[in-house]
Amino acid sequence: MAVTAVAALLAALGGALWLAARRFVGPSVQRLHRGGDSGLMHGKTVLITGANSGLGRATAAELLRLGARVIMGCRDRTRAEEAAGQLRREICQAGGPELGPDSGGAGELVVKELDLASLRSVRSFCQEVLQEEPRLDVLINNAGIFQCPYMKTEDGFEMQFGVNHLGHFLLTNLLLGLLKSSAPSRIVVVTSKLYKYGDINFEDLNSEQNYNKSFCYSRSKLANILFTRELARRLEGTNVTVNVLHPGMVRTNLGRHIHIPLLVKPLFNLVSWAFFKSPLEGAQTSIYLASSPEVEGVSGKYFGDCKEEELLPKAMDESVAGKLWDVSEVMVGILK
Ligand SMILES: NC(=O)C1=CN([C@@H]2O[C@H](COP(=O)(O)OP(=O)(O)OC[C@H]3O[C@@H](n4cnc5c(N)ncnc54)[C@H](OP(=O)(O)O)[C@@H]3O)[C@@H](O)[C@H]2O)C=CC1
Ligand SMILES: CC1=C(/C=C/C(C)=C/C=C/C(C)=C/C=O)C(C)(C)CCC1
Repeated sequence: MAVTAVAALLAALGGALWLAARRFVGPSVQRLHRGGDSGLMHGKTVLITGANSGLGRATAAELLRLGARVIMGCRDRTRAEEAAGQLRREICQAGGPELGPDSGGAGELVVKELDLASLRSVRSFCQEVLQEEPRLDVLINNAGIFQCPYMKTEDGFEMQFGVNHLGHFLLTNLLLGLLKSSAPSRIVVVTSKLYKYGDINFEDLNSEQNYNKSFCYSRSKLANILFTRELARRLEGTNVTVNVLHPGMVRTNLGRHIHIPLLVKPLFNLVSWAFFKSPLEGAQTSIYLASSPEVEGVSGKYFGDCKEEELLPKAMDESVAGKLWDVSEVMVGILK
């Protein structure tokens, strides 16, 4: 009995040590921009959806530090103002450059309400942006929802497809004129490697016949890639580029709809601490695509860890991408 207990304790200790070693010795994405780059985004306006949490928040922090005017498109004003306040304090406490448009150092943060589960909200958000912003240099379609129970958006779309694909589809289309008049400009789309398990089943895009939450997330992330590739084709010659990235596995609030028994949660936390990237590590490819001179003029490509990666054939199917574009135009009501 005692021998078994000691063996179990040793195994647990060994496991914990191994996880810790993996965390600290394992590969991590190098942070791209340090002090010297602090003016890289000065004079540029960046719009990030879902900027109050996780990857969006980390991307906003870094682009702010690099001098950008960052518009945080968020569905909950209170949560967004709270995040913006924290970001401003973090930059000041880190002894970073002074905040504000005339400081010549860090940029400024602007919070605007945007609920991607409501086409009405997307339209009024874009109207506000078009009225108030003379330019838009970078649009980052980052917000996302993961494996929620079956829910519909205000307009009756399955929630994951509605928020992750259709809301961003309308947003991007309504802001394209401003992006073109601000060219050279960039669009950055956040997808997931889980796109591999999705398919665009045109006969049931609202999942009314059958709802599988994993499949629907994967389908929405495949749609992000097909959208990027079709848009890149349509934007040829405009000096507006669009690229898509996967961030890897990152410790964020994305797993909020996954219910894990209270007793097992510490184990999951340990595993995520050991194996998942931090939000700042996960945000590196978004920051890279938004700001690096290395990707000037590059369009229609898929990135991970700041490097181009190969896509499965289903994500490069031009006829599916074209059909998805046409169907999406009808769904969001922008068909001319
Ligand atoms: N974390 C990971 O391991 C991975 C993440 N990704 C992708 O990264 C992106 C960012 O997710 P991550 O930072 O991890 O997750 P978080 O849950 O931390 O952030 C998601 C953001 O999206 C916002 N959001 C959700 N629904 C809406 C909506 N209807 N309208 C506007 N904003 C909305 C959330 O707002 P609120 O806080 O108000 O809910 C939040 O700001 C997603 O597109 C996700 O698919 C891809 C692969 C792996
Ligand atoms: C941190 C953490 C969680 C978060 C999970 C996340 C962040 C899931 C990410 C999903 C991925 C990889 C999506 C890919 O597109 C759980 C499971 C709720 C349990 C408690 C610890």
